[in-house]
Amino acid sequence: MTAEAGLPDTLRDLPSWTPDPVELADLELLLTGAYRPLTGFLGSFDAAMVIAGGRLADGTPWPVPVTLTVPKDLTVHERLVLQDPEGVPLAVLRVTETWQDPTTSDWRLAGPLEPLRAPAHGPFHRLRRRPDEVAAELPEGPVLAVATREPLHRKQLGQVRQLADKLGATVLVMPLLGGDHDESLVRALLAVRRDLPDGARIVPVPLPSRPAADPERDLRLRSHVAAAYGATHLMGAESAEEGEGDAEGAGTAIPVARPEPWAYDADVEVWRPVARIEPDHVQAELTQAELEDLLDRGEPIPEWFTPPAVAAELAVARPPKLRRGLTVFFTGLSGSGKSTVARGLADALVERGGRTVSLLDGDVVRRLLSAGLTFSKADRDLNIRRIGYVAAEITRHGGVAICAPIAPYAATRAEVRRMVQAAGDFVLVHVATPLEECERRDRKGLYAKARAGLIPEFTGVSDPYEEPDDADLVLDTSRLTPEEAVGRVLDLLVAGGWVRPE
Ligand SMILES: Nc1ncnc2c1ncn2[C@@H]1O[C@H](COP(=O)(O)OS(=O)(=O)O)[C@@H](OP(=O)(O)O)[C@H]1O
Ligand SMILES: Nc1ncnc2c1ncn2[C@@H]1O[C@H](COP(=O)(O)OP(=O)(O)O)[C@@H](O)[C@H]1O
Repeated sequence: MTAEAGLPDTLRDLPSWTPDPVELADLELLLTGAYRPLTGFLGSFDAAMVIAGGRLADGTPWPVPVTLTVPKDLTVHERLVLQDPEGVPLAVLRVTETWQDPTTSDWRLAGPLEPLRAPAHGPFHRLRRRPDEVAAELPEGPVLAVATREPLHRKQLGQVRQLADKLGATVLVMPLLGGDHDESLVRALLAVRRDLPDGARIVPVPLPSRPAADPERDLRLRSHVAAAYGATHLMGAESAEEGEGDAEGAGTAIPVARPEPWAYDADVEVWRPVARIEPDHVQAELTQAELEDLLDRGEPIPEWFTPPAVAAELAVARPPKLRRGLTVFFTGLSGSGKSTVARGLADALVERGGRTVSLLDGDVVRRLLSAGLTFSKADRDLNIRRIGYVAAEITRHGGVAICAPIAPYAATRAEVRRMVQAAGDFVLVHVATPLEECERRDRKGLYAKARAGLIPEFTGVSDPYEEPDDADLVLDTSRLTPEEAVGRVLDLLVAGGWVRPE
């Protein structure tokens, strides 16, 4: 659907813009009233006051700057249609202030929003409800919100039951969407419904973690949103002191109830408050690192730690490395040996079996996916982004993508790394063959032409190559045979757990 489809005639000529994922989540929460008293994106004064002191200019407590960044050419309009990633119009922003962020120099627009239609993008949309609807359906009395970006394991389930019991509260679980595995998170929480107190509700809320916000501000934001959904208490982190429990959060919209520490009692094989366990029998829960290690190796997650249905969802979000999607991204000068090693690696992986492999070679991509692009910086970046997009999709589906473009710019390589890592794993191989050797090889006669000035902007001769400082492996093929070079990459993949040793 285009931005125009379904728009009233009066709005057809307005420019449209798709905000980034955090801004889109903010937009949804602004439109549904979850961010009340906010009704639109903040102006410069409010944003500065919020950053400095956690309050809007009128003194109302507000924890994080809710702002909208746009390209400079959109700052000349009075109204702007904000649309979802598929181009569906969601709201009209009436611009009351155009301002430039003093730290980032980004252009921002502030102003109230006029809703066009309820956002309908993202998984589990049918469970996403308006805060006023949810609040209206909750029974009278205390409501304990559990606003989480992580599944609840047996320990947290016990803590939720204990706190809810103590407060006499209905439980409102709010999976906070905006991570890389939202569906798994929601499914893992739906799977423990039976372990939650009777009448517990599960309502996903789009609230991605904000890169710049500290944990205390994040807690305050969660408390504002939870309050809008009708919660009277927000479950906080476990209190450090045994028996401390129930501390109030500073500056939160509703009190933060902190559970007392729990552990697994290895003697009677149940989770319970540490205070009730003989010290000799206290067994801590798995650390995040231990859990990730088990998942990476495809080992079962112990049942004492989490219910099997949650374990299954953890494995969906983080499959064993032998089955997890992987992108091996080669970068280096023309003639450095990228294609030769990439092809050798693809063959070796196919010979070993068990993996589907797609080779996105520089030359081949240029003939198909990126046909028509030049070697200007903008076109090279677009070429690399296209390769990254395809590699990320292959990775998302558990395949191995092997890419072999020059990819001369560090920032663009970093962008690809981010795209791929949202879907699986990423390995960067710098084929660091010295320029002199690449030039000596000059398989295609291009260096000679570049030196003669016949090819402008030739990488390494008349165009930049930014050496990576984040490579997982560096290969100098002037000192290796192609077989040895392929062997080095395979060794790395075996050591990393992505490929079975032979
Ligand atoms: N100006 C200029 N600079 C660099 N390379 C050039 C240029 N013009 C053509 N070629 C040929 O194009 C291949 C590089 O394409 P890439 O898509 O890998 O380049 S980039 O990543 O977009 O910079 C590269 O192939 P490889 O030798 O396989 O790297 C060259 O053969
Ligand atoms: N160890 C090695 N690894 C890869 N290529 C090598 C090696 N030693 C020599 N070469 C030769 O160098 C050339 C590299 O070309 P190619 O793989 O197309 O590089 P690129 O894709 O980086 O342009 C080939 O002719 C290849 O035979």
